Amino acid sequence: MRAPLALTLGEPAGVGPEIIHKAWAVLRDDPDAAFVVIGDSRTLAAAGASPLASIHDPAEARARFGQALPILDRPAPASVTPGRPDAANAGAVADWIEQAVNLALVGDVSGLVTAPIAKAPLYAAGFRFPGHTEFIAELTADTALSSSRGPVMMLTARDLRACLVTIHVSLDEVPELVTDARIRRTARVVHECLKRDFGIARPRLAMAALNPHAGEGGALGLQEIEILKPAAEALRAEGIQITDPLPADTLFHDEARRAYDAALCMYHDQALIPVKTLDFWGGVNATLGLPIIRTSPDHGTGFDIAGKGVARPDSLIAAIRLAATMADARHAAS
Ligand SMILES: NC(=O)C1=CN([C@@H]2O[C@H](COP(=O)(O)OP(=O)(O)OC[C@H]3O[C@@H](n4cnc5c(N)ncnc54)[C@H](O)[C@@H]3O)[C@@H](O)[C@H]2O)C=CC1
Ligand SMILES: NCC(=O)COP(=O)(O)O
Repeated sequence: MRAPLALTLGEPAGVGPEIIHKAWAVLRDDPDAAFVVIGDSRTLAAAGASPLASIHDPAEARARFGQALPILDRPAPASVTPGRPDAANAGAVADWIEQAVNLALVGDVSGLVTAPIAKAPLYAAGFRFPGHTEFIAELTADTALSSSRGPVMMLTARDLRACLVTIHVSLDEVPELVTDARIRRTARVVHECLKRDFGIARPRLAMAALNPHAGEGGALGLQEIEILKPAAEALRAEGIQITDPLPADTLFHDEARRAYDAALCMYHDQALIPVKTLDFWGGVNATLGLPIIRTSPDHGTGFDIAGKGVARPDSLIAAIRLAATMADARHAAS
């Protein structure tokens, strides 16, 4: 049997602690979903988690999971008030992620699920990464990988998988970052991951255009002619099934989605708007192309509702289930 998952507490003043114990209450009878929380047990208890099982080794998590919420207790230095993030806890928030990554790298956990972090207090404390995705990529950069290396951010909702060529950058910067190398690397990572982790033997990728109407023959932008289409042709020559750039406004409706297994999107909102519109509560964010599995809910810290008891755990539950499915696929293949 494979190791349990690790679940990082995330921003302690956000909805993370509440949705974690709500998710555990739903999943506790499912051994495949067993996880251990890494974070501050007092915050989790204050959010209503009960009973908690403080453990010292992830190997204890499976046996405890049905009766209590397992936690590797790593106290936050500053007191926590829901809705009010404190930069004094930022170092601990980053440490919890780093500890979970290290456990995954040595195989003590079979994957990592992250509750949301708030980027602003982390940046205020000197955190130099746009988010988990780039931070975890850096933490795993020295670990060998037999497949193409990411990170690639993939958001899933229902039958839609949307994969980002650029992630957290200003819209101004997108055109110069949409390069042949970046498109091809993203497509290779997605293609390999769909085969290995999602059991899709011949993945079909759709490429979203950058410009309106896919550039309208060059009248509305030249990137499709000069970069996207040549990249698609080169990828097909490598044996990857991918379309030429398609107008993004007609790529995400029900019928269009049946034609592909994943869409390559050129910038953040091109991917996240369809995903969150289709299923805000069930969407999942997965990081592809790393030596470890990592998923997270598609929403953020929800400070406006933190501590009110109304946060929904659906997206976190879907993230845990996806991480478990991916971990099972890798375990079966190993
Ligand atoms: N993976 C991560 O760590 C992510 C972190 N963030 C961070 O979260 C912070 C807040 O971002 P926002 O743009 O305000 O997005 P948000 O997702 O936190 O909130 C948007 C809306 O969704 C609601 N909401 C969020 N989670 C909910 C839940 N579980 N149940 C019910 N309603 C929920 C909120 O109340 C709010 O009305 C930012 O610092 C952002 O960077 C945002 C997305 C992902
Ligand atoms: N908009 C998605 C998001 O902010 C998630 O970022 P990450 O923390 O998963 O890198």
